[in-house]
Amino acid sequence: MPNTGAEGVSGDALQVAVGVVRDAADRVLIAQRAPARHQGGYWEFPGGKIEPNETAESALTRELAEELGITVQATRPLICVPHDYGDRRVYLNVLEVLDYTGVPAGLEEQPLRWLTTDALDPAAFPAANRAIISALQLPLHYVISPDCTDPSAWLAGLQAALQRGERLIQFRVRALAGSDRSALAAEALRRCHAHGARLLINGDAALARSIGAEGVHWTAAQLQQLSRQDVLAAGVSGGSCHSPAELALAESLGLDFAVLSPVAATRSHPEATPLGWGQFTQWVSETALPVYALGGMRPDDWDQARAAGAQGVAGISGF
Ligand SMILES: Nc1nc2c([nH]c(=O)n2[C@H]2C[C@H](O)[C@@H](COP(=O)(O)OP(=O)(O)OP(=O)(O)O)O2)c(=O)[nH]1
Ligand SMILES: [Mg+2]
Repeated sequence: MPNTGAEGVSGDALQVAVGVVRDAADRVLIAQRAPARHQGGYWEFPGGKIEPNETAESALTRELAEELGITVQATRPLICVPHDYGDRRVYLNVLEVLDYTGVPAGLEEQPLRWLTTDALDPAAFPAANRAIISALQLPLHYVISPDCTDPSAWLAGLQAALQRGERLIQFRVRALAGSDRSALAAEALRRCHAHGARLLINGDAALARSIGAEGVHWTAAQLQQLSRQDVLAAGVSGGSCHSPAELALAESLGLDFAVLSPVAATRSHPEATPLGWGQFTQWVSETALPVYALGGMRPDDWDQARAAGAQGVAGISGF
């Protein structure tokens, strides 16, 4: 992991290790911060400051033993969140606890609750946690549809993706227009909902609104023109980014996640210079947003993507 402990990329930000602990029903554990503490009264994911000679994982292991009485056995990075509270800058290194022994208890008298990820309300948490909650509610795969010349073949492709378990789909159809396009989007949404999947419409907030889709995927060009109001009104917002400046813009506009490309060489954009995982990791470490890796990805690259700081992988392949 590139950005833990003393190596933190955020200069003098306070490095914090934060853990997502689950129970057998897949609910996550939250604790309430005592009123007198920084961000007191809000709910948090358990964790605490990383000491100088610790990694995020060793700090989390110590903190969860102290605060909850459990022994962490295995973790996986979820997201890193730089955030400036005005009175303090923090860099949250959020790890999913994959395995632990013991039964969590509030050893510091902190109230505990177990919630499904759907029930996590950002308003109950410190502001930096909005990105953590987004990351927990987003899947490992973001499927971008191919363009459509044959609606029935296109719908068969969507159906196969949904049956494979894909839960976040981007409708990116440019070859159709007017009622043909909106009818296809409406049918795509119906099928997504039948599988508990969410549909985002590429570049077309009006179409998203008219069919009741979950949200919009904004193009990089649209991000330059958007207001925070547009983003709020859109529901779930994703955006296409190719640089640190675009990631910073997406974050300041309040998007829920970004897609950063091209990570590897792709046939669809042969002219673009691939970022490679090193550059990708560096840029992602500086944004609070969950970021999908796009460009030359295969669905089973998510493991490598996670290790590079990504939320997961996006792509058309396998659709
Ligand atoms: N543990 C945790 N800290 C969070 C979360 N979100 C968030 O903004 N923070 C901030 C609040 C604090 O400024 C900082 C954590 O520092 P802390 O002082 O609570 O750490 P600690 O557990 O080592 O506390 P202490 O022993 O010093 O009392 O990170 C979260 O979900 N969990
Ligand atoms: Mg703590």
